[in-house]
Amino acid sequence: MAEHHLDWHDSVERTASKLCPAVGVIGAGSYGTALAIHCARAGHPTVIWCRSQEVADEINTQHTNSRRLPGHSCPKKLRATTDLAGMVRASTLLLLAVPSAHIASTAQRCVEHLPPDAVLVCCAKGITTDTLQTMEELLLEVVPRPQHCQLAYLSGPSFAAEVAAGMPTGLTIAAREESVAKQVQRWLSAANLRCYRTTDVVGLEFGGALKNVIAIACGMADGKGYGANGRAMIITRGLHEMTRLAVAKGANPMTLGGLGGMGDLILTCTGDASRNRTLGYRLGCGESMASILEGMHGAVAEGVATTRAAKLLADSLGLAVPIISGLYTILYEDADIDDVVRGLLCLPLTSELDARMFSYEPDKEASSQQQPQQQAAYGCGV
Ligand SMILES: NC(=O)c1ccc[n+]([C@@H]2O[C@H](COP(=O)([O-])OP(=O)(O)OC[C@H]3O[C@@H](n4cnc5c(N)ncnc54)[C@H](O)[C@@H]3O)[C@@H](O)[C@H]2O)c1
Ligand SMILES: O=P(O)(O)OC[C@H](O)CO
Repeated sequence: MAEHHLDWHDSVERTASKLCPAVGVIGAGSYGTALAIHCARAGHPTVIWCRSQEVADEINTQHTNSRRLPGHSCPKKLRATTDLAGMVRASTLLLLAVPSAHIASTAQRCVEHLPPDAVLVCCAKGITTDTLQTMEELLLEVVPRPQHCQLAYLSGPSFAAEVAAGMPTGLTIAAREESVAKQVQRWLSAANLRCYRTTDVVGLEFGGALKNVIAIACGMADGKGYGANGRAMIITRGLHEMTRLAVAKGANPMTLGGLGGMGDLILTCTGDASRNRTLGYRLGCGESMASILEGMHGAVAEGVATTRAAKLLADSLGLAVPIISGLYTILYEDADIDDVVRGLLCLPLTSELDARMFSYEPDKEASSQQQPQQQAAYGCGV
């Protein structure tokens, strides 16, 4: 991919105060590598932690990460290490960019080395499958109390390859403390990458996690050849389900209309570079999950596990999320895609405008109007 990064002097005036003293990127998957390239290019002294010595050596000597980010080169000043503790101790801004399944164990390894004034920014998009926790809920258990206000979350529409290529990108940073979000926003923003900020951590996290689920459904519909109308319906009604779940957990519904919600949903549902969309597409074409995962060589499609977590969470909250529940039956109960779609299309007819997008209300009444087999498959009609 060609490099498109804009000159710093074009539109963003770089001052010493916007430079972070030391950035540590935890994880050398495609996203961690792309963020490290971005930070190094922005002028921050940047180190990336790799689990494998081989990957660290390649970044330090060849200035590439050919396995996770083929076709891109890293700035020569980007340094890679396998010494996690040493890197964490020396960092002011830490970007935690491992898949959500490894966030808790990786954060645990960092905790005793975290400088008191460091900000730890979680960049993963997922919900845990066992405890149904967001990354914030996980990290609040792992990171000791005095450091709580130093946690932040990064999300938004951003394919790693485009970030690495310096293409124009918009992201959102969330932190409970606005001052923390503001500091991270200033550090990460650049001529080609514009960060917004919010204190709605829950909304940002649910947007990032749930868009992967809807992207699998969208890809599947495209693989099946259901057409552009069907894709638009899945994106729009998928956003409705995402919003209801997020609101039930305390989010501001407007956040789901932002970069971390609708923005990332559009990107992931329509961009062919999406691993979640591609996985769904290939399932829709009839390929088996095992064969698709094997071909991904360890790259993560978070939406598979998140589909299960979101379905269980919706059940526990008494919420009907028909698209998510329908996808769950396909991925986990071997349901037939056409049967699920037929079931979705004949759910009870409802009004499109739904006050339940703005305040949490379980769907008990609606479920009593439904056919038993529909209730079993999808919950109630929405
Ligand atoms: N790739 C993107 O375009 C992109 C964009 C935005 C957000 N994200 C999010 O970033 C997170 C990381 O995804 P990615 O795309 O960088 O990963 P990836 O698919 O490129 O690679 C997975 C990585 O997980 C690492 N890993 C495996 N087991 C591990 C363990 N036990 N501990 C720590 N790391 C382990 C592997 O070394 C590998 O580098 C995900 O939550 C993803 O949704 C990715
Ligand atoms: O490739 P995906 O589907 O994991 O999506 C990557 C990012 O989350 C897009 O913002």
